[in-house]
Amino acid sequence: MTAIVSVERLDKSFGPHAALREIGFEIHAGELVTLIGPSGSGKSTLLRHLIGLTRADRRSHSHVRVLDRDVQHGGRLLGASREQRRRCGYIFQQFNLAGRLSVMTNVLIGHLGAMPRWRALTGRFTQQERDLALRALERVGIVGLAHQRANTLSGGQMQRVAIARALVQEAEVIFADEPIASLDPRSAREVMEILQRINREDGRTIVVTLHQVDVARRYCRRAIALKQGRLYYDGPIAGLTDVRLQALYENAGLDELESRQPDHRIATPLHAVG
Ligand SMILES: Nc1ncnc2c1ncn2[C@@H]1O[C@H](COP(=O)(O)OP(=O)(O)OP(=O)(O)O)[C@@H](O)[C@H]1O
Repeated sequence: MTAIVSVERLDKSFGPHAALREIGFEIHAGELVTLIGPSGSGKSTLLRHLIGLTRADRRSHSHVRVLDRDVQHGGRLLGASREQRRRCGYIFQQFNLAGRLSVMTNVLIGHLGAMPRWRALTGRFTQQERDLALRALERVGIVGLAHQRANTLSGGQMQRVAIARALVQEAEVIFADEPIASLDPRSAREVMEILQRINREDGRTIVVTLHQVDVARRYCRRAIALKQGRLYYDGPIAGLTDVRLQALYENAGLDELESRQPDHRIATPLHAVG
């Protein structure tokens, strides 16, 4: 099976604090994998290593590969080619849209990497490219907002624009860092449903960090769980039993346990994740 993401012996420290220790795993084509764990366990730091925004410790033997190319090796970042960047899509909690531009233009920005350089510089798009963007907006259910400015949208709508942009980009792997953290429960559900659908229908590989265990259980088949910077669990989401989850979150504060409740009410930690 093709490894889309491969991580070996990843160590990362911030000063004296060990944020990641000896992390290793592979993610294969077509998987929808969630990175979960308590606040501060290293989920976002790990994701940032995968996308080349953070480098591992210099003296480590760490190795990160994405789509058959080295992202970093031994703490040295290796610059991604234009082609490599085109093949990876990113969705962040804070949407990362150009607020003053229209929804349509934001989506078309996803296509820049596939355009001839001279035309990308002029920012002129063909009718065919516009149709591609409209089809992507249709798939995420907001084609009616194509000509609205991005900064007038709700959080859920903005996240759909970010997904449509990744679709137009024809990204083979999508990295999503807490894509639903700022959304209300209904929008969060809708965004996760869209991610699940494009994973199932297009076979795109998706790696998503999540705070809510119930959401991870509903939409993801595999979980990679971190605890205090170490790999705590890697396997089918069904294998993350209540007992394992309780151990994973056992030092978590009340706020965090509450946020893991589907409806934000807390009973006991065990029920909170059941
Ligand atoms: N730039 C940084 N400088 C110093 N420490 C950092 C930096 N980034 C992360 N850390 C520390 O590394 C650890 C892991 O942080 P990270 O944000 O990856 O955790 P997380 O699991 O994503 O948390 P959350 O769920 O709260 O977002 C934390 O202790 C955090 O304080």
